[in-house]
Amino acid sequence: MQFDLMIQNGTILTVNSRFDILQNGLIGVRNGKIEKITSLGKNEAPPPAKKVVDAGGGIIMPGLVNTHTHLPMTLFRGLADDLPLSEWLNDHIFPAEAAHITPESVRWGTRLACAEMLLSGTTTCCDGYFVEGEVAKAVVASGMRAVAGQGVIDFPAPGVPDPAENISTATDFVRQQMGQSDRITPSVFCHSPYTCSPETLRKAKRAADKLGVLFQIHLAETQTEYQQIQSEHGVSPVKYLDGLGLLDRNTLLVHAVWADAEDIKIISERGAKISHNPESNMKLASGVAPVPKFLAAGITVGLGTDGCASNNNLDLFQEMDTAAKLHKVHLADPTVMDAETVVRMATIEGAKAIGLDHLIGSIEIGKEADIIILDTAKPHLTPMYAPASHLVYAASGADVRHVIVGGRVVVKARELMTMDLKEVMAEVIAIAETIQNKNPGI
Ligand SMILES: CSC[C@H]1O[C@@H](n2cnc3c(O)ncnc32)[C@H](O)[C@@H]1O
Ligand SMILES: [Zn+2]
Repeated sequence: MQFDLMIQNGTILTVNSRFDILQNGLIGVRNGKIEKITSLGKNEAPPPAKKVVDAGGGIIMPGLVNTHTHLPMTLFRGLADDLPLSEWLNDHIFPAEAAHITPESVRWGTRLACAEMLLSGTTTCCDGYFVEGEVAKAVVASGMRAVAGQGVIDFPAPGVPDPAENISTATDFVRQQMGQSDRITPSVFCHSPYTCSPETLRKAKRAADKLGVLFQIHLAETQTEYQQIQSEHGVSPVKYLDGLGLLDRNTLLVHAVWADAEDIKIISERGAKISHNPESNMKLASGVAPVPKFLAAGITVGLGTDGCASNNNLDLFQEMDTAAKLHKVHLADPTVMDAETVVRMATIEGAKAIGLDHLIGSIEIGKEADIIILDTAKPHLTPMYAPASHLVYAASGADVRHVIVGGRVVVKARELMTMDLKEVMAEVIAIAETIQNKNPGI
């Protein structure tokens, strides 16, 4: 029987447990899943397929997994730069969200984010925002895959004017999403330990457990947060959450910059996962997360960009480069965060961190055909001794040529097939004009 789709004529980086690399590789896809992976012999003809994607001698690899986004925040890209987190969040971002986040603006901001991610090789993201039902719809329409987390915070928030309804809104969201699209996995996202009471945190985690979904939270992001939690509760942010019973295998801790040796031991013992966002942490000067120590303790760490107002783009290739170099310079050790480790963090380890490694994150038989193809016939990618080296240290999202999600070609020769990009950019520019008019100082 012929395949629905055949991807051929490239170097396959499987990112399987052996990190196998196949020259002149071929992948057969049926019903959206990977059914065949092989190297084609010199004069061997490829098997028949309804559709063929020619990789043109480039790199064929798993779609990237961004473990931390706030998709609609593309609307605020460049709105408030060069500030510490508390000022950035309290004086600029929260007020902008209160004034400008509506179901309509969330739709356009998310569409733009999905366009940016797909065109730079990300096929799955793990999101957290308000009005997340609109985020989920826009993600599905874009052709991407996402874990979509409804935000919980003890303040009035967009779409949740009464904080007393924050948890019921999140549980309603999760129930509503279940069984809707096989590309959306719902989740609950508590904003942080400094914006949610202990009761809210406990209840939200209990609700997530009951529904069997991932519980996400920004944690230990800044020294200010560390000191506040320490002075209010007498322990570190990690120990505080552990005391509330929030740390287990279904918890994703976003940032974990301020984690000491005892905290690391606790995270490792509980099996909680970490999303590392080096560019956001650098831009907000939050600090350097002890990622090599997390890895040595056996903790699963995925890579994330965070939202577009603290990065300010969603290019995971840039994030890989930054992650590798940040820890080398921080520890004065060029051997830490080698290219293979970082590629794993942006693919299979990210998939593990968000609970989707049974479906995505590597090119293996039975997994979803979430595959990207990089054009390597370019000066900055010539010659190529080791694909992983290029992916981390030389390539950028602009080198991604084709993108396939669940066997569907969503980016073909750098053209997005699922939306009218010009229309999306025009709508976001129109929204940005209203934002700017209300903030004439920008
Ligand atoms: C429920 S999460 C959405 C909420 O989080 C805000 N946010 C975005 N980035 C960060 C960050 O790095 N630290 C803390 N809070 C952040 C976003 O603006 C939304 O209000
Ligand atoms: Zn964030």
